[in-house]
Amino acid sequence: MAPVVAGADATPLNVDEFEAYARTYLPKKTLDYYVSGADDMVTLKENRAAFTRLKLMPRVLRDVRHIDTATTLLGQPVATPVCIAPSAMQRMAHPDGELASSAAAAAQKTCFVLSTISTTSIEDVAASNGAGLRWYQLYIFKDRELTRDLVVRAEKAGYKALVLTVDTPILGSREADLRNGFALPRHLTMANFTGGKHAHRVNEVGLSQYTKELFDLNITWDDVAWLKSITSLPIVVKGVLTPEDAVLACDVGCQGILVSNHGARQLDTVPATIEALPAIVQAVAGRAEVYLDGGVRRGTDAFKALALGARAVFLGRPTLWGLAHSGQQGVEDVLKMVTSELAHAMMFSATTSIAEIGPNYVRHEAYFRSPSKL
Ligand SMILES: Cc1cc2nc3c(=O)[nH]c(=O)nc-3n(C[C@H](O)[C@H](O)[C@H](O)COP(=O)(O)O)c2cc1C
Ligand SMILES: O=C(O)C(=O)c1ccccc1
Repeated sequence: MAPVVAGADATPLNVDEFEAYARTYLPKKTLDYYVSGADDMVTLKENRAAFTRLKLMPRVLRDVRHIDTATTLLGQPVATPVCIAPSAMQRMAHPDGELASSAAAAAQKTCFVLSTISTTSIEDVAASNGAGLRWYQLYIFKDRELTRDLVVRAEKAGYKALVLTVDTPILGSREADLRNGFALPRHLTMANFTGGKHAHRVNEVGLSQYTKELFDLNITWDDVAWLKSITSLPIVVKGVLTPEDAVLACDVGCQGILVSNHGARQLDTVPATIEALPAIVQAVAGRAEVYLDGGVRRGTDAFKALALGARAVFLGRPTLWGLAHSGQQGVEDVLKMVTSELAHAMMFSATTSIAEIGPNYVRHEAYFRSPSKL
């Protein structure tokens, strides 16, 4: 008998089926840009494989009539700890781009992070997302006045935190993009940089040349202190993979740490984020909130990250697949699916609130081979 496999046009039941749809219908250059990791994509596979190596340890016989996925992020309430990571140039996936994904996040009462490299402006996203929780992802440019201007705009437009990405002095080498000569399609613009001297164009030059010309290689912890001095918004540092840097981030006053390897798009062969997480949680010791992104595709992945101390998880590619499928509706469906899978994992584990999900609910598979040694 033939195996039962959903075709790309069947209604997606999970994130992988949204991805199958996107792989069928997105133009090759766009798809390659979205799917690629750096170099040999070792870390790209690891981000998924490491979740599989963790096994769930459910408890039973407790009242599971009411499962509550609500939590707070830096004091702001959200209905689910499944949030949207910043990803660049979303109008390549769907004409509504960031407007659709930010509106989807608002409808599902979760947090949307807008990329600096967006095809919709800071202000237009604010308008479409209404009262929803929004954070702004910042890159520090050589031009510090330009950087300051972005911070001021984000603050004025009601974004509730700055997510400072620190793993991108240059762009990682994504070989498919180099082969394709990938650049932003002509009909789209870098929406935050359209006026006068701030006009940035990446329609002619590729992304790596763009970052080489404009991003600052000399960013240090002093610049994080500078950022703190020019804004009252809390700062979340994105792209930390070691406990040493997590401690420095706390010392300089960051209120959040997003454990991320940029979806395996920067330095290849770094560990999976779920494996980097525990040491960071331990080192931070409650001084900051810790979040994770990278390879989260199922509610069980989210559950494992929460069990190991993440306060929330962020989806990168999955929301792009939802966007490519059906705009705002597709992104909402992706958020709903992963959240409902998380609620199922909670029910099966007899944890009815996010706060109850602790390290006892996961074990590394190695434990089952030699339990006495672990
Ligand atoms: C197409 C694409 C564009 C991205 N653009 C940005 C960006 O502009 N700024 C940033 O901080 N991270 C960016 N990221 C990284 C994501 O924020 C996130 O770390 C990563 O996608 C999470 O992994 P996942 O895709 O496996 O969920 C991008 C990721 C992808 C896939
Ligand atoms: O593609 C990316 O992952 C990304 O973060 C980025 C950074 C600078 C310019 C364009 C995209």
